[in-house]
Amino acid sequence: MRDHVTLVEVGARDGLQNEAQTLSVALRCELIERLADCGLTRIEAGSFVSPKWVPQMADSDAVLQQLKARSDVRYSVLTPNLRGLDGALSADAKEVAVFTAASDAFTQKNTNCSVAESLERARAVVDAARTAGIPVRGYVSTVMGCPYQGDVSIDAVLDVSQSLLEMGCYEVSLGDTIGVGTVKQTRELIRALAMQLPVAQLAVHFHDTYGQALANIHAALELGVRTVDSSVAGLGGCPYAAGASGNLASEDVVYLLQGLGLSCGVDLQQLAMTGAWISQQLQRDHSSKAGKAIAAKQAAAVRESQG
Ligand SMILES: CC(C)(COP(=O)([O-])OP(=O)([O-])OC[C@H]1O[C@@H](n2cnc3c(N)ncnc32)[C@H](O)[C@@H]1OP(=O)([O-])[O-])[C@@H](O)C(=O)NCCC(=O)NCCSC(=O)C[C@@](C)(O)CC(=O)[O-]
Repeated sequence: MRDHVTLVEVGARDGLQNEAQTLSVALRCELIERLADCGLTRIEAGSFVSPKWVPQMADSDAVLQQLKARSDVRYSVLTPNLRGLDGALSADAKEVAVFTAASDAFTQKNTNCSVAESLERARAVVDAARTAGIPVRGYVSTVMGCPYQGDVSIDAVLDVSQSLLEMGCYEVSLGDTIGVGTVKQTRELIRALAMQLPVAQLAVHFHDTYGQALANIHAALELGVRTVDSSVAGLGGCPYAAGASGNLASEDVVYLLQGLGLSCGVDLQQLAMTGAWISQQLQRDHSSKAGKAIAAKQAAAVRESQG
């Protein structure tokens, strides 16, 4: 349906993996359940990576096992290698994601291997996951620029995206990892990819470091993209880029979609309350403009009703 946009909520994974404070399994589950209650149908719940590298995502197996099964919600987890996939399957994961980048320098820092090696690892994971009947999403980081290498060519993004789709990923999420992309770049990238790949298999994943993510998402929507990643309250950042912000806040994306007359099935009021709640738990500033405005309005209404 062209008027429907699917949101992939990454706050409990991309967001929390970059927060200074590591949340307990109980709080991570509560966040995910609250997000599902808001109407989000695709939610990243954790990752099966080395806890030495990303301690915030340790015990993702316990998170998956403690979540209520819901027929209308797909929970996904990141699996960088076969060991990660084994862990995810043992925890009864129903969907996994592999990840690489369009830049060797970034891939080396992120996963200790080259892009080519990361694609080999991804292929092994995709083959085994598909044998187990599990769908796999693919991520490409640094599509608009790399913190180490600088510029990243559209051809490099195309090559990696093509490889992920050819090996069997059902969708590729294009990550502006350090939030440097602009509308012009977004248009050029999506136009070029859409000439070679089905646009229905492309998702966008914008971090908001330079405040361009909302404009970039709008540009991608205008070119037919209908899957958007976002993070409640704008949780997160990027450990490999000083000053990088988290993904654009889900509340801001929902407000944008409502204004455009595009449906996403998410209750914005409830999402704003969830964003305010998790920001309080993490004792961090709420990064969503729409979320803050709605929460302030809700608080004023409560004060008024109490006389
Ligand atoms: C990928 C590895 C594991 C390779 O790490 P490595 O050092 O190359 O691999 P290794 O096989 O030599 O293993 C090193 C250690 O990790 C362990 N290990 C090995 N595999 C696993 C596993 N699956 N689960 C748990 N532990 C594992 C392994 O047992 C060993 O433990 P040690 O002997 O030191 O005690 C490592 O580099 C790693 O965990 N990196 C973390 C990557 C990560 O999580 N990055 C963030 C997610 S990607 C992202 O955020 C971008 C995205 C998707 O959001 C899009 C965007 O915004 O751009």
